[in-house]
Amino acid sequence: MSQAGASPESPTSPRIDLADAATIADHLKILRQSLKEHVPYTAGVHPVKLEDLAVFYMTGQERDARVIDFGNAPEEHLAEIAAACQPAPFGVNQQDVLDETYRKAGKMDLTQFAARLDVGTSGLLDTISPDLLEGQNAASGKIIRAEMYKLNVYGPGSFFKAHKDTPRGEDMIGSLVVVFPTAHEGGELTLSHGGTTWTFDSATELAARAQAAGPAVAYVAFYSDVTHEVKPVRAGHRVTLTYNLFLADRPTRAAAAAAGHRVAPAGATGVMIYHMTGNGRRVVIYQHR
Ligand SMILES: O=C(O)CCC(=O)C(=O)O
Ligand SMILES: [Fe+2]
Repeated sequence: MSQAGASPESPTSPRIDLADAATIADHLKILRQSLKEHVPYTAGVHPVKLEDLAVFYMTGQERDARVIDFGNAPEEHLAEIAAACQPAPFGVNQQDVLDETYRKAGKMDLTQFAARLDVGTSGLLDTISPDLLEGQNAASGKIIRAEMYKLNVYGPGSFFKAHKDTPRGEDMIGSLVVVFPTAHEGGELTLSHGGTTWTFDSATELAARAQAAGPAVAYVAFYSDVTHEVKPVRAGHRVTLTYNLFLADRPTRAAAAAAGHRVAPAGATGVMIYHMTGNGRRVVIYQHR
């Protein structure tokens, strides 16, 4: 993958020069590597727990709240959450603009909803991070931090024309879109970079997943320099959570100590639970280091 700010000439894995490639296997390795380096996104379907598909939201009437289970949402519940959304704006020169010829969708801000899905505990962040960190020196100690941003509802006829996301912070490197497994047609996400366009059809990917394989969400994570577009939804509702992705420092004991946190001395035994046997022997049951 090409990485904003990182030179494509300095990949982390050792590169074999075409002139030195002796075998077909070497040529294939080069091809695979160059293809990988030039795909500026990572996408797929990720398994989640059934309870991860619930979203609580405010209807806009005082303190009334509802819950929707995107793992099993009847049309009526989808229409209700769509009605509770506000028209989604898009960013032009750091300003939010409403224009239904450019973006027709509903959105909720974080103050209006709570999603059960956690990109950390569900393993989704671990799935996307290696791809997004490719090109970073492994010793740089960088990690990806995902900050939930909005919930978007695209009913029939909704779309979002080609745009790049407005950077929200200096360390922002990209965006993550999570698509809930609701029945819909259309709403493909196209991603364009360096003259190439890719299409991620989350509706088809989710529908193709066997029921027996358990609940899942579709995801696409891409760098901030990628132009992307949501094609019109033809039927059903496409519901997404968007996240801003930041490059952050891997937490260290030194940084925690510098921030005033109490840090156990290195190598100290934290907790030990033991049991004395009849003959005076100590059997350690649990030891936390
Ligand atoms: O909902 C989506 O699929 C993408 C939304 C998007 O591109 C954005 O919010 O900037
Ligand atoms: Fe976007």
